[in-house]
Amino acid sequence: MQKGQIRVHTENIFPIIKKFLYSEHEIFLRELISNAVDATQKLKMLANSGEFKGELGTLDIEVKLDAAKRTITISDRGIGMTAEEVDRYINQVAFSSAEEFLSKYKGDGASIIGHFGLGFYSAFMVSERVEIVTRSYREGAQAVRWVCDGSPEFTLEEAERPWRGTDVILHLYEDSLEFLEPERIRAILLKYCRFLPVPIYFEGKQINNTEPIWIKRPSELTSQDYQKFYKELYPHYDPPLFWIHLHVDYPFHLNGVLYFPKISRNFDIQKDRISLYCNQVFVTDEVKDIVPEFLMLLHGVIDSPDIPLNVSRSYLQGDPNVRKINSHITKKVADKLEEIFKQDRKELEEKWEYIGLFVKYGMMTDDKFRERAQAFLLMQDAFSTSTWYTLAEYREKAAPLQTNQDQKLVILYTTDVDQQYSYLQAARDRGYVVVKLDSIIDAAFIQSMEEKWEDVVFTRVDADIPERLVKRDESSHSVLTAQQEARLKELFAKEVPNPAYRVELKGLSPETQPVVATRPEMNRRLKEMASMSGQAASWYGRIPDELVLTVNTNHPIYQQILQEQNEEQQRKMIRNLADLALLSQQMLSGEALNQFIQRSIELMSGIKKSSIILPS
Ligand SMILES: Nc1ncnc2c1ncn2[C@@H]1O[C@H](COP(=O)(O)OP(=O)(O)OP(=O)(O)O)[C@@H](O)[C@H]1O
Repeated sequence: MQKGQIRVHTENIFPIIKKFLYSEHEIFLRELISNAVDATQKLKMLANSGEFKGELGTLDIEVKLDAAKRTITISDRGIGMTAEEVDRYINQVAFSSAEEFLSKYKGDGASIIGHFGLGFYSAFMVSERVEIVTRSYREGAQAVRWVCDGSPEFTLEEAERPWRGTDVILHLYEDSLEFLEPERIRAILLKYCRFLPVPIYFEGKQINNTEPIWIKRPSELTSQDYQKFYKELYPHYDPPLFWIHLHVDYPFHLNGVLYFPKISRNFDIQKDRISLYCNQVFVTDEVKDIVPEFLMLLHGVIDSPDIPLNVSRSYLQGDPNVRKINSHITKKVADKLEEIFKQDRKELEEKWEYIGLFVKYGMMTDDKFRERAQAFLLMQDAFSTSTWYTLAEYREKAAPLQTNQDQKLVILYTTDVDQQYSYLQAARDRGYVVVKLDSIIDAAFIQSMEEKWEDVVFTRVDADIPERLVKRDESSHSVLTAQQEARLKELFAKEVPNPAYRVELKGLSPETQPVVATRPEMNRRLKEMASMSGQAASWYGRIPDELVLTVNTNHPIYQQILQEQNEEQQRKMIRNLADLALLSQQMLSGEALNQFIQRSIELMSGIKKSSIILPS
């Protein structure tokens, strides 16, 4: 038996390893299984090249637990090692790489993605003693046993092992006995090893899919294959809307499949749904910095051996490969959406409810994407659910009537067709094109696009009286005399005393309603944004709901009201006109609504409630 000392610079590297990445102890299993997979793949390569002529036999990897002995054993049928190789690869290579790794990242554990590189020695995070029993694939090789108890001393001796391959036996620390629980091991295996290329068995069952679809060519796959794989990854989600198969060889290697999930309208978005793999080994699902922010809403898998895994976050952001991956993925997503738009616009329209969220979010956060996406951004007509416009189409249709005095295109929108119906109708009567922008993201999207698109403004249909939705220098003419207007003003001032309601007189078309209540765009947006960002209590949140009541002096009803001799009757009519306008803005409720109903009955019947005599 050979005894020896591993050359150490820091006497006690093992306690450091044990403490290191305390929360990530479970990765020992990933590291050891990766080694077993490597050893198996190497053997396959040797067989392919003819260097290994023996029987390959089964190449499965097995993980076994022994509660009585407190051990975990990882067995492979790979190339194995001779005594000399154990000395070279385990005592020297593995050790020095572990040491180098630690010296680089000491104290910076949390910032390491993937933590690759610790390798074999991660076994000492959970084991007081590690045994390797291995036999090389070479003909007539002698099996050997290496044992190390966590001190720099090891023993290496001849052993019995009738077949080729390696067993790594971990004798667990008292405080690591959780890893004897089968459920815990199964969960770790599923997390990290689910798509490794060599069959892995645990408790008699294979736990991995050795041929995940991202390693195949798109031409070999059917849409069912993609759907099936999605189900495998996210069993609880609705089927995806569509997917993008990424396949890059230059200037970096990357394969992957990204899915557009069906996200419900209330935006219950879960980020971190894309998993990053390195040669089929799971690394992390924190893909921030690798995938553009807006695409974090996607689901799926990215596999790249070229993403630096054991470096800190800040380094990753500056890494040129990572930046290239980022823009490549953005481009691919834009390509795919454009392809659907060109080839199957109907499909895009049908799925816009979900896809619109990604597109809009992407346009707000990524300039390159916005430039591409404005060609296929869709807006639905407020009156016709089957009519959709791109920005260019909207412009073509609406520009003649909806270009304002600053030469900007006014995009008129509604957030609620039913609620804003009378305003919509009024806009339509003027020949305006109104679109529906009613998703959760639209308020922010509108704000952002107004900043980016210099020649576009968005205006909600109830933001102003129809004549002024598209601002132009046009003077209006009123049929009332100055005296009549003064009287009307006085009546409204008495009947609508709320200081947040601004009453103004304007000569509009006689067909326009007598009073139009509008909510100025800016006031409304500020309040909406305050409530969306949870700042309802802030200054913006506290500004009152501004309401403008525009009195249409050209409506014939005012001739009638001004002639009315009975002042009470006159005031009731004014009050009712104001209430009707408030009603159209859903701002009449409770006591005021009740009074309105009562007043209306009185006006219609000429009978006052107080004068009704009840039957005795
Ligand atoms: N199951 C095994 N079968 C054969 N050789 C092995 C096995 N496990 C480890 N080795 C040898 O020991 C070496 C060191 O392993 P270690 O895991 O520390 O580093 P690595 O696999 O080279 O790199 P990484 O840091 O990516 O894990 C391997 O390169 C390999 O030669």
